[in-house]
Amino acid sequence: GSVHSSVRTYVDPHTYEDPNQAVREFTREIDACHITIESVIGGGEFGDVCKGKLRMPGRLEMTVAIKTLKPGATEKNRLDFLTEASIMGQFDDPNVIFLEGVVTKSNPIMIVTEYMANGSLDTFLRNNDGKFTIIQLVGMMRGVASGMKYLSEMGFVHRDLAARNILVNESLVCKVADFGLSREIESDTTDGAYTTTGGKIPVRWTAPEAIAFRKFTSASDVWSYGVVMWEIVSYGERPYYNWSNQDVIKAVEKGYRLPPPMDCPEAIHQLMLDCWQKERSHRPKLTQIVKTLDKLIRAPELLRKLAKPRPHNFIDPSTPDMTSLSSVEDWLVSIKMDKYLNLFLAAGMSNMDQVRHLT
Ligand SMILES: CCCCn1c(-c2ccccc2C)cn2c3c(=O)[nH]c(=O)n(C)c3nc12
Repeated sequence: GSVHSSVRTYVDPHTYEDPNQAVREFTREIDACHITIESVIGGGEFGDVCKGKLRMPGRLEMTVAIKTLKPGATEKNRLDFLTEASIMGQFDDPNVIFLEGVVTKSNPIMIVTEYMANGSLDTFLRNNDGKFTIIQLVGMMRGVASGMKYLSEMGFVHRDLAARNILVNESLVCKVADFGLSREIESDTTDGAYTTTGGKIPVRWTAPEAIAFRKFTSASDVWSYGVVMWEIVSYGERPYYNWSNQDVIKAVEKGYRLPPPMDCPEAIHQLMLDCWQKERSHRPKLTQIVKTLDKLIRAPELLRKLAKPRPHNFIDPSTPDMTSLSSVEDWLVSIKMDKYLNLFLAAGMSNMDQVRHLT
């Protein structure tokens, strides 16, 4: 029989008459005198992000992160700011950032969460380029997938999954954060997709159907998850490099996909490609992604075979005819026939002149 997941369904705060009602229902009010702000660690859309201490009666003092609402913010800013807290307050998962509470009865208004000592994942990776084993990197991917699995089981679509919106704690545990843009799946639309009013879309992380038709589903979150996998293996490289958003959209539409980063296991690049299937029903579910990653972590030998780096004008002086090989390879890749490369080589077809005689 079907296994009923133990999680409750998420309630979209926007369905409340009075959004303050959602805040009261899903968050715990903290008295500002229990909070000590120590330093500013970042900046957000609504104000500073700080590090500090939280002292709750009967509990040990704990280090926290605090989002503050800048003074002079409008009532709409305040409601949008607190909506994120109403969303986070409904979640309880080891790979989703934990909400300690909010300060709404004094100024500045604050959202208080657990403190993640290693900060946002993109910055953390760029500052530690090349320092982790592939098992550690796959462990990070697994954490993000597990958090996203929990959110999708809650019927929640993130819409802005990217390494910049993932936080890392002192034990390298990755947690999904930043619920500002998100919306719940609308139950009445046919495929449970969400149509939005054309908010700013992070193109290089977003699935084609979400860009083209503004349909956001857990399957479009899976597309974004594939890009996060690519960011992790490439230690925070910018997806599609310096291409323009329009070039990204056109290339992806024509079937281009990000190449495996350096030293990327073939099994990991294949999983990325599965997440980037054009047809969203062909993409793996997050439950399946977690299982696949668990299997790879338990059998590390499966990660030994590395994906072939795509030789773009890759001239290796030691093997002079490498240039001809790469052009045969590039030709086969461009017609999606690169799986027959070794047959062409076995038949002695290592340069395009020989291939031309074939036609
Ligand atoms: C991508 C999230 C950006 C805001 N934010 C949050 C956060 C995220 C959502 C709601 C409330 C807060 C305080 C925690 N932390 C942390 C943290 O725990 N540790 C950090 O080092 N940084 C930079 C953080 N930045 C945040």
